[in-house]
Amino acid sequence: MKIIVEAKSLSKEFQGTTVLRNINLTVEKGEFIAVMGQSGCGKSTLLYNLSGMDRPTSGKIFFDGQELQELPEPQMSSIRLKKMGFVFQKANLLRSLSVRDNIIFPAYQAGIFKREEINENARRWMEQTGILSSAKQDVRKISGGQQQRASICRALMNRPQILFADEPTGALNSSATGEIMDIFNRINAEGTAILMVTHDGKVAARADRIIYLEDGAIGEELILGKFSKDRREEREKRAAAFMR
Ligand SMILES: Nc1ncnc2c1ncn2[C@@H]1O[C@H](COP(=O)(O)OP(=O)(O)OP(=O)(O)O)[C@@H](O)[C@H]1O
Repeated sequence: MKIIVEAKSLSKEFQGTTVLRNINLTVEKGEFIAVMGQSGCGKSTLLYNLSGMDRPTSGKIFFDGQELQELPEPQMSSIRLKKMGFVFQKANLLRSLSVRDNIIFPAYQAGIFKREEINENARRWMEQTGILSSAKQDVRKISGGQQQRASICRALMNRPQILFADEPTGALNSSATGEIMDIFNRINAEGTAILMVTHDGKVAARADRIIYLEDGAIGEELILGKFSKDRREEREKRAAAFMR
């Protein structure tokens, strides 16, 4: 299986305090990993380091076989823009733009696709995530769940190899959470790897693998297998048991 992201002996300190300790982790093509653990255990720091948004104190991160720390910042930014997608707890949409314009913005920045392809990709993602009818709306006038759908569309416009998601459902109610996770499972089934930080055991149960961070190190790992509807209940039970 092709490895997309690999961390080798990754450690991270902030002002002499160790936050990540000797993490070894691989994310394979099409894999869906959830990272869980107590508040402050280093989940977001792990996501930032794996995606090149921050640099490790020691150890190495490889993206698609390329060592990230060796790249100058402009090249790293280009990889983030063109090969990675990001979704955060807050959708962080540009308030002065419509839903559609927010979604197509990074695609124009990346310059990978022609104008017609960008328009078609945006239409397809908005349709798939159920926000096509809101395309022309002011982002301030749509719900939090719809804003998050728009941020997912935006993250997918350059066809990333991996989607990094930091508490993507943290600000949503349970029905919006379920809908967003259905979208994640569909995106993942189409081949995009996902690395998602979450506090929510039910959300984590949608992944193939749950990694549990304990004081900055990988503590336990739970393999859930590929998402399939008939096994969802069983996996949610196992994840809930794992969380106790
Ligand atoms: N830029 C930074 N400078 C200094 N300390 C930091 C920085 N970023 C994170 N930390 C510290 O590193 C530790 C881990 O933070 P991190 O945000 O990765 O944890 P987390 O597991 O994602 O927490 P939460 O679940 O509360 O979001 C915390 O003690 C935090 O204060």
